Amino acid sequence: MPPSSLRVVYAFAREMHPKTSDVFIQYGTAGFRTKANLLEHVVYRMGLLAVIRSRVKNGRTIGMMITASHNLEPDNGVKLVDPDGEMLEQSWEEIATRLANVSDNDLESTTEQIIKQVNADMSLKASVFIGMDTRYTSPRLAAAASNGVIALKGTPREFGIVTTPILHYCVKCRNDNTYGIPTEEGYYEKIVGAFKTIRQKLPVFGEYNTTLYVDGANGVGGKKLNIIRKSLDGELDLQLFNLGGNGGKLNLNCGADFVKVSQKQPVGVEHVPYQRVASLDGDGDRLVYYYLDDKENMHLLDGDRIATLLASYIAELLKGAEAGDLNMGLVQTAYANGASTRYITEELKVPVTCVKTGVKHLHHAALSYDIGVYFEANGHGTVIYSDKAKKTIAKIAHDGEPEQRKSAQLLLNLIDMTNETVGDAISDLFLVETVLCARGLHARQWRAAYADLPCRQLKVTVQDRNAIATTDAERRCTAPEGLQAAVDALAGKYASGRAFVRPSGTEDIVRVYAEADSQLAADKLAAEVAQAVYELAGGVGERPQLPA
Ligand SMILES: CC(=O)N[C@H]1[C@@H](OP(=O)(O)O)O[C@H](CO)[C@@H](O)[C@@H]1O
Ligand SMILES: [Mg+2]
Repeated sequence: MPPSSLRVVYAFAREMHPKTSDVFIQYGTAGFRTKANLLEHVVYRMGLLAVIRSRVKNGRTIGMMITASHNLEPDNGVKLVDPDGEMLEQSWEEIATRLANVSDNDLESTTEQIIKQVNADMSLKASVFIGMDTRYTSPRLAAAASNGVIALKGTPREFGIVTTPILHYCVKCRNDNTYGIPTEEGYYEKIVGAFKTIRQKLPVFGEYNTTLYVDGANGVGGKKLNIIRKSLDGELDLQLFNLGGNGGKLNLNCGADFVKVSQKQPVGVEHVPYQRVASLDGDGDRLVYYYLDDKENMHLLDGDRIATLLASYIAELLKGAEAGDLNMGLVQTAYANGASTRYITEELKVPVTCVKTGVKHLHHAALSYDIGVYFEANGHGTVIYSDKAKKTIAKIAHDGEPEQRKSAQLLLNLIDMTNETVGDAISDLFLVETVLCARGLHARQWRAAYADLPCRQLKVTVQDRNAIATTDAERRCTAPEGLQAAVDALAGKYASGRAFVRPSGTEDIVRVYAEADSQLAADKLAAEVAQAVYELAGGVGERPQLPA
């Protein structure tokens, strides 16, 4: 593109989407995320970058999702999706950060440097799919994204309000038409179609009950389930709560993150003892389950539980199909409950890898298995199947003995029901419901597989969270000096004590995690570690308190 036309672009940027703040912003665990009013220029610039990325990828489609997921309503964010539906390649995160932070005056020269650095052929076509969540600031930001795309002569296509995983799915399909149709309807056909097919093969039996309550976090996931619900013909009776009406606020005291971290029931959901409830997050990529017993005690079934449920069922089907040469592995982070890791390795005999927080790390590690199951404890995850796995299973489904064929065909349906591009609450919900139905399980029986170690998560505000450096998949910290020794000494005081600290990539805080053999011990250990962080890493505001 000739420089003169680029110059028009930068003049436009200054006028329409000027940089209004000097606060440094970083492409973190899940893209840029901060107060929505600080983001317009960032999103516009990411529109520019998406076009450059599309051209580097020979004109393949790139995705842009406007969302701040589980954060509260005033926040928003943007993340880029690569052509196969996966997260933006990590080496580009630094480029994105640079472009987001330069002054309006330097935007022109920086963009040109980047085009040169990544060797983008600016004469190629470029295509960008844009999706957004339900935040009231999202339409304005989506418009800024489109303006950025148009500015560099790319073609934006706006999908309106969609879940993050629907956008990932559409990007993947647009670039690989064997995966499906790149529309919201195409997505429903694939996921819900596979669920219905499998339901015809698996009659309801045992303790499984087709009624499922859903906490939609007042976000987009519940709205989409409301569309799906009507086509379910009784295979699953979805009772939906927190759909965003009646003054319900996005993620406020509800949704998957609230349920997981507070271990409390969300507001807005009718309480029926022992009724299983699926809780989604604000952009529909996380899922946890829970039920309350007759004393209103909360029983949580988190991402670790979903991972073990899916992995054990897939292992059973692989055995039935006699697909013995396919290996399966499970990927977790340091937040996985220690009891789940023990159960997976000792009982399920499935190998486990531990990686850094953020699905991009889990996804990457899962690729090394023929079948990789990955979940963060907070309920973000999926299953990915290699080409070898898909071919082997398809061959058995076609040529195997009758019993082998049955298992292999069920596996093919499961693969179809899975959104392999990224963790997806809707797809995961149908997978979980399938396994519970296939095994005739009540949520109580699902939970009985192993007993979680009591755990606690806390947040500490510090002057500069990047003063904390970590190693060993974030399980140990190397700075500031003395902090790891303090954490070790504190954890050593408690039976089954384990604790770690790391800077959040999505909020300006340090996260503390602790587990121990009782809830009180886990609460105390977490609070003591939080105090150590406060003292050694420059805490600000109120000093963390020990539990009463
Ligand atoms: C402990 C925790 O749940 N951390 C979350 C959270 O990241 P942080 O870097 O911890 O803020 O948001 C990420 C994006 O949704 C998610 O991938 C991750 O698991
Ligand atoms: Mg999310």
